[in-house]
Amino acid sequence: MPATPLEVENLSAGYGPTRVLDGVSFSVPAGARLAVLGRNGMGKTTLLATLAGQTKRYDGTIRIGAADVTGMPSAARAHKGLGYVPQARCVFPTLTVEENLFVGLKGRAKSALDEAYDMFPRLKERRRNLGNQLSGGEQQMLSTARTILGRPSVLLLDEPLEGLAPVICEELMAAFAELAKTGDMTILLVEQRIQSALDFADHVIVLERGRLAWAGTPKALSDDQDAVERLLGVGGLH
Ligand SMILES: Nc1ncnc2c1ncn2[C@@H]1O[C@H](COP(=O)(O)OP(=O)(O)OP(=O)(O)O)[C@@H](O)[C@H]1O
Repeated sequence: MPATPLEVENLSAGYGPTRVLDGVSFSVPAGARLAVLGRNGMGKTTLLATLAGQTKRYDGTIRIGAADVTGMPSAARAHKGLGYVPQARCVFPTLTVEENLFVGLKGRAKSALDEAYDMFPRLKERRRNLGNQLSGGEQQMLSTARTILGRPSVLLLDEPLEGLAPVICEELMAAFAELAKTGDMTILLVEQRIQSALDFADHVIVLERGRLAWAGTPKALSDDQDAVERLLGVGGLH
């Protein structure tokens, strides 16, 4: 599937009676890389989970390309091209790396596994290891690769760098940049490592208490010291 644009309009959602997102609207052009930033607990994970159909939606619409996926269950959204790599790395602990990847093939030929191994050569080296024998970074690679094998047109990445050593973060970000270069995917990245997210992205939104508080380019955000301090709680970016 080629990359598709994502359009979110007036989205309000939460958990049961708890409203977290409040009237969020933004759009991401096909093939763009959007960084979703904000301090802890501002609703970033809830936004991605809502796009993936995993929260309670109160209001608003979500479109992937021409398809209005608002009322669709998660599986139907995946079918429409949405790939979701949640914060909790989803690895089957008692399956090998290769068996974990089989799950992502969804009917594609086994030879498609090479796409995953090209993206993360470490996974090829460890293909016979069990999921529970992997490091955090390898689990992240596996979780991402399994989603990529489904060839999503819009990819949601929730804090992929969380808890990982700097060298692994660099490896992952380089792989995401390569993926973005193909132009096959529109990518949304939630990240606490602000500089890594801004280096990767070409568009940025910042959430504050479930609302869209800022939108623009990475450069415009770096130049807006007031917004950086107020919304991200950091002294400055370069
Ligand atoms: N399952 C849940 N049930 C009820 N409230 C929840 C649930 N998950 C998250 N929340 C609440 O929703 C709000 C937003 O949380 P969310 O995880 O979306 O924020 P976040 O910006 O991703 O934070 P972080 O950067 O810490 O991951 C928080 O107040 C949180 O306590």
